Amino acid sequence: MEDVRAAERALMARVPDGALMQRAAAGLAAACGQVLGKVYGARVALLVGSGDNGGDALYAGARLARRGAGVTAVLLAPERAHAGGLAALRAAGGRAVDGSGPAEGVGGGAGADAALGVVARADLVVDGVVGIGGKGGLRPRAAELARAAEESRAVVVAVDLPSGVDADTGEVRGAAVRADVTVTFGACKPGLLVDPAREYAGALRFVDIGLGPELAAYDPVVEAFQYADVDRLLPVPGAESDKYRRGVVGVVAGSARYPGAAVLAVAGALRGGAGAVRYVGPAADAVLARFPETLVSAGPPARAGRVQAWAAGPGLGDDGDRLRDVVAADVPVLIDADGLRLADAAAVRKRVAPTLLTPHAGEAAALLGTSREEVESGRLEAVRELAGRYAATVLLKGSTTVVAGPDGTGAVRVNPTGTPWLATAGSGDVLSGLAGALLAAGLGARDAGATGAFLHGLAARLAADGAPVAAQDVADALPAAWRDVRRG
Ligand SMILES: NC(=O)C1=CN([C@@H]2O[C@H](COP(=O)(O)OP(=O)(O)OC[C@H]3O[C@@H](n4cnc5c(N)ncnc54)[C@H](O)[C@@H]3O)[C@@H](O)[C@H]2O)[C@@H](O)CC1
Ligand SMILES: Nc1ncnc2c1ncn2[C@@H]1O[C@H](COP(=O)(O)OP(=O)(O)O)[C@@H](O)[C@H]1O
Ligand SMILES: [K+]
Repeated sequence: MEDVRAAERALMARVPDGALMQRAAAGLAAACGQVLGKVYGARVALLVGSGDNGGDALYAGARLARRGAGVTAVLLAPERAHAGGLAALRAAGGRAVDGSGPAEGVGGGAGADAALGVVARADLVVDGVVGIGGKGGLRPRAAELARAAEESRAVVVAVDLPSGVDADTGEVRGAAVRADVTVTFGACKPGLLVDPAREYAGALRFVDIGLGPELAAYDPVVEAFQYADVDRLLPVPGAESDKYRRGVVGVVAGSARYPGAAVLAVAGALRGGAGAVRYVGPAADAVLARFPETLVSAGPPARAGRVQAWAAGPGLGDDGDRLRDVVAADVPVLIDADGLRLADAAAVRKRVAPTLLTPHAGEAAALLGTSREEVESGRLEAVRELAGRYAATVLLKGSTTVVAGPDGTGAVRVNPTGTPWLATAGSGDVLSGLAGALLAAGLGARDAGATGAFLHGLAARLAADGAPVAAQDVADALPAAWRDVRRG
């Protein structure tokens, strides 16, 4: 968050005192009004910590009180609550109670734990406990109030980010607020885009407080592709194209035991924009039965004929020889699944052409010598670490798919599409073929990974539409996803 803080400091030097907080509070109050529908007569509880995050909540509370809401601030640290915000709230007819804990008694005068009562009766709870100044999970008292908010029927709106989550990494190492909506200011914090924190944030609302020009001086730490970014990268054939110019992708997947992985990887590859798909391996019959347009070859990859990229690994079993050939090739290579286990790290590092590794959390954990849980709780760190170790681009799959470039610099791409229905056997094989075809069509490894993940996630959403899907359905929906992107 250093970049956001520095941009705020720079902007604050240019605008009147308190102007940024007023912009933030106005956006926050407007979002709360929309969530409530009717502000007049609504019961609003503000959870207010000791910093400016609490200040935002208090000023927004004042605006809601002026529109007729009954607003009560629960002050977690009454002596350190934002003085201006508290005065504004009181002037607007709101009130405040001491929320620091039942042992200290109350300022609101309504029994030993008035604060919990205020939260329990609220229609809307505004979480202003901590923002980007927070360290670690919620302290016990704040955690107790957050739990009460979760158990109440109130809608929970987090100010800037759900208190307790890490704004930089998306980690949630202790108790945290579970929000229905998060209203974030100036810049979308990286953590808000990445699980597990993303889960806690609910729906995201962005409020522009004018940081844009100041932030432009900093490179983003993470970025999320939008439709237009993907549209720009899709390899669309021109009038002069032929199948070779569009690119040939080689698929090295499947085994006698897992022929299906080959079929699914080819299914993805055929929808990836390359001109032809070459399959190399023992599942050629199964592949041809489903996709007669595939060029198959029985020998080793090195003798299969020219390709512009390889996608290798799904269902490969223990066939290290086929993988070695691919790693030694001088064209871009995607390595997935069994291939990740078989690949020699030193040989991967030595490659000159781009390499894209596509592990899920379990495979990433095995490569890093850590646990799956550790990878899932800190995806950004895990993907950067792997990319550094292998000097390769890494696409880490999962509930949030993230893509990091080989040199550790540049933003990590966070995929905004997808659905938990995608967690179905073989869907990763489809992604391998798809991203491999994008490499063959000429996209760089980071672009192929991010574009592939975007289309794959979008296809899954279109195919699932609220019901279970199989991996083949995802592959079948890729053309629809493609069209969706091209139409914007
Ligand atoms: N700086 C600016 O220009 C702007 C800042 N804004 C708001 O200000 C926030 C940042 O404010 P601050 O820097 O004052 O910091 P915060 O309000 O995020 O939190 C810092 C305070 O919380 C306490 N704290 C830290 N970790 C805690 C934990 N785990 N449990 C309980 N208390 C904890 C600290 O002791 C400190 O007093 C932003 O998130 C945003 O909401 C907005 O008003 C927009 C403008
Ligand atoms: N909870 C989830 N939410 C969204 N997508 C998920 C979730 N779990 C898995 N996925 C996606 O599903 C695919 C599964 O791939 P993978 O783990 O390689 O499975 P397989 O090896 O069976 O093909 C990946 O694209 C991954 O990002
Ligand atoms: K907050």
